[in-house]
Amino acid sequence: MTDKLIPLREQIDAIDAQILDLLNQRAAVAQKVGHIKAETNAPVFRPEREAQVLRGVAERNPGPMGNTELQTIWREIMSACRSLEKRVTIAFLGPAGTYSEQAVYQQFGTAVDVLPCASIDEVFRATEAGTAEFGVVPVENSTEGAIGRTLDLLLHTPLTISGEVSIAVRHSLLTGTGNMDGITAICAHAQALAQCQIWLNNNYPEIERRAVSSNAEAARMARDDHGIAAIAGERAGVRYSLGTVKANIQDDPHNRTRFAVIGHLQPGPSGEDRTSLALAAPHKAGSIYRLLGSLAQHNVSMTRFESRPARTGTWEYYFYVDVEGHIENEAVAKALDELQGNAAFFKVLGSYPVSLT
Ligand SMILES: C=C(O[C@@H]1C=C(C(=O)O)C=C[C@H]1O)C(=O)O
Repeated sequence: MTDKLIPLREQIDAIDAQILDLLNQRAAVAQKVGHIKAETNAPVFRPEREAQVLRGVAERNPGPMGNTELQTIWREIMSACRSLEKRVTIAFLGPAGTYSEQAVYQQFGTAVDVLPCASIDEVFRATEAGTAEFGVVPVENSTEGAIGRTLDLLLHTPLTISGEVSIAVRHSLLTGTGNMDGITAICAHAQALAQCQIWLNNNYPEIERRAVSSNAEAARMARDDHGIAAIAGERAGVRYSLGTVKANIQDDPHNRTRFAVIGHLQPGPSGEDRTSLALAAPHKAGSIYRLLGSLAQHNVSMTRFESRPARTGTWEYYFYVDVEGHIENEAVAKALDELQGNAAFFKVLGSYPVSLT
């Protein structure tokens, strides 16, 4: 049995030697790219290029490896190559172990420096001030809807959206012991409690539910106090050495959260892009109809339409609209030009590559 493995392992060793050599060749080229960027003061992170590389990997993949697995590997390869040019710092809604942190690594790979922030406001502040080159903030959840604070802050920030990340949100019930003996409270972020409420009503209706600042904070509390259970991702469970009472307790099995990458960078077209806008319609009959009519006339597809009170007390609303295509695409540019002329408020929040998942 072991004899049969020996030649195969020798083959793997020889292939690994080639991979190692090729990876270092790739890294050396990336370093040259880095020198040219440094001379011209050009941005190191180019999301449109990285999106093209990742799509190219899937298109050329003959198997047997799966596209998702290969893209995960390539994400890390690019992260490592990019870090040889310059290591970027990414602010996110902390603490460590949150889905926001997972979104950071899904977009940038792990060869980055992270800056956990206590609030969404702080992520914007750190990125605006340049303490971090980019920030990652939640925008919407498929069960609970928009993250209002992010939408409010996007209205007036000088930052633009340079990417989107979609994460499957899976909640587990976690405790220090791995069982529910002696548990008097279940702690989680209010959003997570809401996303698991049917399961909690069916299984632990008598236990108090307590909203805390994040699921990771709940996990930290559960580690320190064995009377507390946390709802959090398995990632937080591992970080805080908790046992899983029950995995996948979210009411919607397709529960996802979408994050925006914010920064000073405006990516060029990648071939498959989305443009996010914030609009306000004038107080006139048919004004929203006219605004959206510009998109229809130029054949620009809308993928999201969300309204949010303007908080002026006058029943005015801001509309958050996502359309397919990049702002530099002719049809999108024409439609937005026309739309801007009919809007009481108009802001392009960003044009960026469509996420892979
Ligand atoms: C090497 C480059 O820099 C970065 C690294 C990339 C890579 O490793 O493929 C791609 C884009 C950039 O984020 C580049 O711009 O081509």
